[in-house]
Parts: sequence; structure tokens; C-alpha cells
Amino acid sequence: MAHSPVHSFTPSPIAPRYAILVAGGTGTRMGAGMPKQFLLLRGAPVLLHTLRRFAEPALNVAEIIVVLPADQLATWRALCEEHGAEIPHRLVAGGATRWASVKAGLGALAGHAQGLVAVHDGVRPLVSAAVVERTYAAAAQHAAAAAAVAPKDSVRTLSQHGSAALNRRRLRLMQTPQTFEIDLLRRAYAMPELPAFTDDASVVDDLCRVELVEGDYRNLKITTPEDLLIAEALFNG
Ligand SMILES: Nc1ccn([C@@H]2O[C@H](COP(=O)(O)OP(=O)(O)OP(=O)(O)O)[C@@H](O)[C@H]2O)c(=O)n1
Ligand SMILES: C[C@](O)(CO)[C@H](O)COP(=O)(O)O
Repeated sequence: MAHSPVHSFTPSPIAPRYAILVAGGTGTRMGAGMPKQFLLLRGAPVLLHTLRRFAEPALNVAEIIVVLPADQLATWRALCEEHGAEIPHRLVAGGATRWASVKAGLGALAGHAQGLVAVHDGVRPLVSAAVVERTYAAAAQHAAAAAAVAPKDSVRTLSQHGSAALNRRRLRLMQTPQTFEIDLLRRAYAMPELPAFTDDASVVDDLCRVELVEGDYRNLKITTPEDLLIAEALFNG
């Protein structure tokens, strides 16, 4: 039942902005022996780069929540000290899945009745201010917005009989930020978790149409070792 317009929303270009950076994963696919959000990219932890991007004054983000594995809070505090990071943010212990970590992050914003919340993967450190701004601006208008890019490769779907070509012009690869009016996101995350929830748009889909905005091919998610090499090459300060 996707895209039911059941969320009533008054657009506001001046709504306060919040951000939840989810970094509660363990990085099994990276296999680095430490969570990949702490790996160094151009000399600083991946997550610190992500935090710096959201702290850019032009974005005007009032509060940043960083979600981490419960047993990594002290490590992160030590890393911030080591790298002289003085960006204000609140730390929250995450859950067993990305969904649970976002929900925990939202809990930390419980005191805010209004505003827009951007949810962003802590392991997408190359996100540009322009992409972040686009999602906040679109969410101010439509209540729900997410960054996405068109596939560059041909895409097939698998079946018992082999595989079949899909029309890639009708497909998008989802990125983050995915940004929402705060009450909408709260209502979406009040529902039970489903296996189909791979991002925040999929959690919100049944309550509200999600506006897709242009993402950026450089906004890669650091998932496996080659992604870190690509990020080193793409890094632009
Ligand atoms: N329980 C979890 C799982 C994931 N994430 C976050 O969601 C983002 C996207 O997840 P993914 O790339 O899958 O990270 P990991 O879960 O760490 O990686 P893997 O699946 O390889 O273990 C990451 O910033 C990750 O830290 C989270 O906050 N809490
Ligand atoms: C949220 C996300 O980054 C959008 O592309 C992606 O769905 C996360 O997937 P993962 O399996 O948790 O890495």
C-alpha cells in the first residue's frame, strides 16, 4: 500500500532542522576488526567527516544526534578528543538493526514537537552540503524527501527461470540523507519493524509519498574495502 497520502502537513521553510547520523553498525562486510565508521579517511575517522558535513553553518542544523553501538561510545569520545573535534552532538546507543538505531536516535529528539529530521548513514562521509540542503528543502515542501541516483549499469531481476531485464529508467538507487517532518517520522517508526525496511523511505512509504531529489554518485556508502579506496580518491575536504 505505498504512497497513500494519509499524512497532513503544513509546509514550512523555517522549520528547525535536526539530523540523526546512524553509525550503530559493526561493519561485518568491511571486516576491518573495528567498526568501519572509525576507520581513517585522509587521516580522520569516517564518522568525523560525516559529522563535519552536517555541522556546516550554512545548513543551519540545530541539533545533531550520533547513534553508535552501545559498546563504542567511549571509543568515539576518545577519537573526538584525539582529533580535536569540538562539534556539538548528542550520543545515543543504537540497536541490533539500522531501523532500531534510527528509532533510538528519534527518541533523543522527543522534546521537539516540530521540525525536519535528516537521517544519514554515518558511513557516507562524502555527502555534499548541496545534497543535504536539497533533502531539507524538499522535506519542508513535501514532508518526506530522499536523495537518490539513477543506475548506471543495466539491471536484471532473478527468477526460478533465470533472469530478466528491468527498465533502469524506472529505477533509482537510494542514498541518504532521507529527511522528514519529525511527527511523520515518529509515526512511521512507531509501527513494527518489517524485513522490507532497508532505509527510512521504506518505513515512511505507507504514510506519505517520498519525494526523490537528486543525490550524488560521490555520496558513496563505505561498505566493503574498495569503497574506502574510492572515498580516498574522491575526498575533497
Ligand atoms: N544496527 C545498526 C546497523 C547499521 N547502522 C548504520 O546504518 C548505516 C548503513 O548500514 P551498513 O552499511 O549496513 O553498516 P553496518 O551494519 O555496519 O555494515 P554490515 O552490514 O556490513 O555489518 C551505517 O552507518 C551503520 O553504522 C546502525 O546505525 N545500526
Ligand atoms: C539506507 C541505505 O544507505 C540507502 O541506500 C541502505 O539501504 C543501507 O543498507 P545497508 O544494508 O544497511 O547497508
